Amino acid sequence: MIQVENVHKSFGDAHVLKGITTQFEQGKTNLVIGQSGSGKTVFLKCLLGLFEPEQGTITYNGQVYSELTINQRRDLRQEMGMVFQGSALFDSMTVEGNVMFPLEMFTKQTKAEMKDRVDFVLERVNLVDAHQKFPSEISGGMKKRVAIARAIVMNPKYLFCDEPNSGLDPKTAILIDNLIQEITKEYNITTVINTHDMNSVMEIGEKIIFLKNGFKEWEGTNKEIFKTDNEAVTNFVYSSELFKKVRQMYIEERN
Ligand SMILES: Nc1ncnc2c1ncn2[C@@H]1O[C@H](COP(=O)(O)OP(=O)(O)OP(=O)(O)O)[C@@H](O)[C@H]1O
Repeated sequence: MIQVENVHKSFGDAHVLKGITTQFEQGKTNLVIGQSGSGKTVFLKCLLGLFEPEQGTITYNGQVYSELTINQRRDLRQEMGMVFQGSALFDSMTVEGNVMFPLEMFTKQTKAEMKDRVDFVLERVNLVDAHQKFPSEISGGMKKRVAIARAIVMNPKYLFCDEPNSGLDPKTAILIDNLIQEITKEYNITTVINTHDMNSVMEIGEKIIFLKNGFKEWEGTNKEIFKTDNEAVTNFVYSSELFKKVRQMYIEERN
């Protein structure tokens, strides 16, 4: 579980995060949504420990980040997996090399142990024949699977994903969403996903926080987001006619 308490982050005069308080539970897919510039990436970087808030606390399974020593922070960092926007694979390495990289960097496992673990996670993301391929030789959806395999290879307690669906067709996007949700449940990970994808909100938004101008404007589940009267949320989520109709149908069905 991650608990966020009154987090503020500024850059010079720009006050980007303005007192965010929320919590993200283990085994759940937690989504952060909001317009461009609302502070989602800055917030995710705070959760990753890349930015330190000037006020407020972030607590990981009871460990308050600001109270940790450098060594404890390094250990915590190794419990975090990250899926970057655009996958961020190393082009000069094979799929296997990309996934093995964190093990080589941070563990003392033998080559055989690392190979076993890489085989296991690649199989888990349904990539069995791609070990020796280079990123340029595989599709965008496969790259995301490699990025997910790399993010979970160290058996993380926390998984952060920045726009995991960007650049994917809708069907592949849903498969990737489902894969992240399955892995989150299977390994009881605390997962936080930044997304613009309204399909993700509807499908896997077990907990959603909506940021607006650096404030947490709303939070709830994908079921609650259908019913909310919060104008900022409905204007953002139901900006398309299609989603307006979906919402209307959902509400009528329940009345
Ligand atoms: N390192 C930085 N230095 C100064 N300002 C920054 C820095 N990083 C982000 N900002 C500012 O913080 C604000 C929020 O940016 P952020 O990238 O978090 O938005 P976002 O919600 O992730 O947007 P998008 O959906 O477009 O990715 C922006 O005004 C941005 O210019």
